Formats: sequence, C-alpha cells, structure tokens
Amino acid sequence: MTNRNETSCTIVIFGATGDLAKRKLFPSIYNLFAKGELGPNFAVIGAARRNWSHETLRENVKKSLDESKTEINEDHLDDFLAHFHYISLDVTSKESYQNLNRLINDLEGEFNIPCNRMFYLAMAPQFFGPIASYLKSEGLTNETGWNRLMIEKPFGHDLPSARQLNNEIREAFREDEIYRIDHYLGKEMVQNIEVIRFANAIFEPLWNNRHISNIQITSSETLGVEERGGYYDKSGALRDMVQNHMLQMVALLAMEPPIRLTTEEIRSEKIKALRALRPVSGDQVDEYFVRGQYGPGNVKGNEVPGYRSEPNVDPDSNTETFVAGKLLIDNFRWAGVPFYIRTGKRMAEKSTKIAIQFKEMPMNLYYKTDEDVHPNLLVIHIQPEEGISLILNGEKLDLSGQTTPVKLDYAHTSTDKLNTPEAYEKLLNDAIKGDATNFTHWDEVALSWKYVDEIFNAWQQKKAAQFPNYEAGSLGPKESEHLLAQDGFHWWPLDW
Ligand SMILES: NC(=O)C1=CN([C@@H]2O[C@H](COP(=O)(O)OP(=O)(O)OC[C@H]3O[C@@H](n4cnc5c(N)ncnc54)[C@H](OP(=O)(O)O)[C@@H]3O)[C@@H](O)[C@H]2O)C=CC1
Ligand SMILES: O=C1O[C@H](COP(=O)(O)O)[C@@H](O)[C@H](O)[C@H]1O
Repeated sequence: MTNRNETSCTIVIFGATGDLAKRKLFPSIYNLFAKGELGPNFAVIGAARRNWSHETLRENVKKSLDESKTEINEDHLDDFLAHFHYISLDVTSKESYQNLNRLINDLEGEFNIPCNRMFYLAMAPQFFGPIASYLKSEGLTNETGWNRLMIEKPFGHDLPSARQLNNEIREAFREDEIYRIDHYLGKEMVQNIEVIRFANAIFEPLWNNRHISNIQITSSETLGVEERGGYYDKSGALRDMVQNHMLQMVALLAMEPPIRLTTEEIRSEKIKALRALRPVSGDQVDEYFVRGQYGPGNVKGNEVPGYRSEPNVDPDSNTETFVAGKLLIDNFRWAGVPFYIRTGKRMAEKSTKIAIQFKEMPMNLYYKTDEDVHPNLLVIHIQPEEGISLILNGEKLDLSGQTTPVKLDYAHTSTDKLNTPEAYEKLLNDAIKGDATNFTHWDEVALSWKYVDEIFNAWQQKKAAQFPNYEAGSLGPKESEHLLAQDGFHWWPLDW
C-alpha cells in the first residue's frame, strides 16, 4: 500500500545536463544526503539527450558540488555518487519511457527502493505536458508507491496557456501529486513571514488597516538577463517575477491566520487573499503600474550594456525589465492599505526586502521639535541578509529632547549570499516528504495569472513604451517614485 510519508524514492531529473540541475539540484541533493534526509535507499536518474555515461553524470555532479562550493565530506562522496545513473533519451519519443521504466525498476531492485517515484521537470516548459502524459501512458506512474511531479516555472505564459498545461498534467497526475515550484517559497525568510505573523502576539493585533499604512515589497537584481535573453524577451518582469514570487509574498503577508498549519488550510487562506486583489482595468493601468527597461549604465563599478544590446534580445524590444505596482486588497483587514511592489534587473542592489510601515501616532507630542516622528517599520530581510529589523523611536542622547529612529536588528548573512541552493534543498526535501505547503496550488497560479494578464493586456494595447527609461545601476524609472509620492509615501532605502 502507498505510504505518502515514506521518503525512500527514485528521483528522475529530466534535463539533468542543464543549468538548473548543475547549479541548484545536484548541490541540494548532496546536502540532503549529507544531512541523512535521503537515507540509504534512494537513486537519482539523470535524463537528457546528450550521450553521457553514468560516469560522465557522476563527474558532472562532482563538478557542480565543487563549483557551488558545497561542503563535501570526501569519506562518503563515492557512496553518494554511486546512487546517480544516467539515461540518454529524447522526451518526445515514446520509446524513451520504456527504457527509463526499465532503469527505474532495476534501480528500485538494486537499492531496495519502494516504488516511490519523483519526476523533476528541469526542462523547457513546452515539454512539461508531453512528459507528464508519457509518464502515465507508458506506465511509469504506479499504484504501489507514490508518484510526484515537480514542475519548474514558467507555468504557462498567461491564464489560457497555464490552464491548458494544467489540464494536460492533471490527465496524468492528481493535484496532490503535483509540486509547482516557486523557489521564493523555499527561502528561509519567506517561510518566516508566517512565523513572524502567527507566533508573535505583538504583531497580529496590529496587522491590519487600523495600524499599517502601507507595505512595500522590493526584489531587485544587479544581474541582467545573462544567457536567458531568448526566454526573458518574451516574458518580461511582470510575468517572470510578479505573477509568481511577488504575488506569493503578497499572499503570505495578506492572508488571514489559517485555522491550522496544514497545507490545505494555508493554501486556502492564500487563495482567499489573491481572490481579494482588486483587478486593475486597462484605463487604470498607468495609475497603478509602472514599467521600465534598463539602458546602459554602471552596476557596482562595472559598465554594462542596455537591455536592447543583450544577446538574444530584440534591438527594438518593448519588454519590461522593471515593474512597480500598487496593489489593493478588498477585504476588511486591508481595505485602503496599498501593497507596493517593485522588481527589476540591473538595479543598484541585489536585495529582497519587505517593509511594513505602521501608521503615525494619533498625536505627535514631540511637535515642538518641528521634526516628524519617524514611522515605525518592520523590515523583513529576505536576501542577501536574512532577518528582521524593527524601527522604533528613541530619545536622542544629546539633551535636545528630540526623537531619533532606533533599529532593533535580528539579521544574519545567508550562507551563500543568494540563498537559492538552500531554497531548492528545502523544496526537494518537502516534496520527498509529501509536504506541498510551500508549492503553489493551481488556484493560486490561476488567480495570479488572471491579475497579471489584465496588466499585460493593457500594456500591449498601449503604444510602445518610451524605453529605455532607467539607467542600469539605478533604482528604476522615476515614475516608480511617483507611484508612492502620489499617496504621500516613499520607498524605504534598501540598506535599512
Ligand atoms: N537555470 C535556472 O537558474 C532556472 C531555471 N528554471 C527553469 O528550469 C527549467 C530548466 O532550465 P535550465 O536548466 O536553465 O535549462 P537548460 O537549457 O540549461 O537545460 C535544458 C535541459 O533540457 C534537456 N533537453 C532539451 N531538449 C530535450 C529533449 N528533447 N529530450 C531530453 N532532454 C532535453 C537538455 O539536455 P540535452 O541538450 O542534453 O538534451 C538540458 O539538460 C526551465 O523551465 C527554466 O525556466 C527556473 C528557475 C531558475
Ligand atoms: O525566477 C526567477 O528568479 C530569479 C531571481 O531569483 P533570486 O532567488 O535570485 O531572487 C530571476 O533572476 C529570474 O529572472 C526569474 O526567472
């Protein structure tokens, strides 16, 4: 009989010769092995077209651990690598799946693994549907153990394509067998949003429109599009970052406390928060959203080209590399509280932060100083530092009787600065254990696309934007400042 909690399994990585497997998946699997999370009975099968041997895969796994500076214990490295096997196949050919099934069966025998099968799709999205369908039709999913499908982004490029993809994979896998990855949900401090909110008696009573004036979420990058120009130019920041990571953070901040900390209850509250997002109609888009594209500039002392000069990007591209937006959530808790988001490439800092700004005191007893009392802020540092800061007011130590902001800090630098290997490690571990809490349910995906599609369509209908409109190495176009200024706010600095 199927035991959902049994962790002993075979992990098949489709796309094992690719970038994601090398940079994120192999180091994560090693870390899980080193921590004893995988136990002795597991196998990893790398699948791709390249004509590699088992040994070539193992050499590449070892190389990926070295390049990612994973701490390796040489004593058990060979034992670890012995669990890796490679199969050369084309995912579009039916015969491939019969060969793969034979290899899985052999390894289940060799390593004494129950028929628990994890299929990780680290492949371009056009293959997601066909792979899922072949896995079922060719008998690789089974009734004896569990079957899980881990699926990378992008999950569609709009609501209709996402729905079509979902229908395709649902033909082969049940919703509870599908693990849609949003790697932000694997980040330590994103997971901590719930803990900060629901394990601290001092915050929950204040977590509403009576006490919070606005919430700001920034995810800025210093990198450009690197080798992903071909994908990114068809996607843009709205669909690459807002539809998934930014809206997931909004949902976690806005949701009601779940009645229990179970996958179903948490997802249900996130879904309700996303349902309450006020849609932005075409004629309002400029009032609520700002788009930008970087021109040439200087990022951290290096001259960099503008977006339109990046490899595989259309020289007249109208794709946005920056988005700022004001989101409103129409429910009792949040009515009237703007959630500002911004994300972009080639910005001044690599930083993901959430600033929760509390309302002013009802009366300023320190008015004689002609100084405004600084608003209280709760800052959640997601990356590269991880932690929280609380900004209060204290008295200046100079006998002036004036107030000064005082920062209470709990922060530490994440092990690898960018934190993503740990995110993948956590997500893989969760999926192996059958915990889908930090993966996105189809309803969340659908609601996010619905929200984002309206903005995208409104932009499409307008004439081409005046791009480039921000310099690489800056904080985005000036209109992003206006978005908050019109409400009497400003973006809090990223180095707070
Ligand atoms: N790289 C990253 O940091 C991130 C990637 N992702 C997502 O992960 C997925 C994979 O990305 P990434 O690793 O960068 O992509 P790559 O292009 O580096 O890798 C693609 C993989 O697919 C294999 N492949 C392509 N066609 C076939 C085929 N017909 N049959 C079998 N194998 C095939 C390639 O191997 P071969 O040529 O040997 O067949 C290769 O292993 C994408 O959906 C991407 O959006 C998401 C977040 C971050
Ligand atoms: O999903 C994506 O995320 C990365 C940013 O991730 P982070 O963990 O480094 O913040 C982004 O660069 C990429 O374009 C996008 O596809």
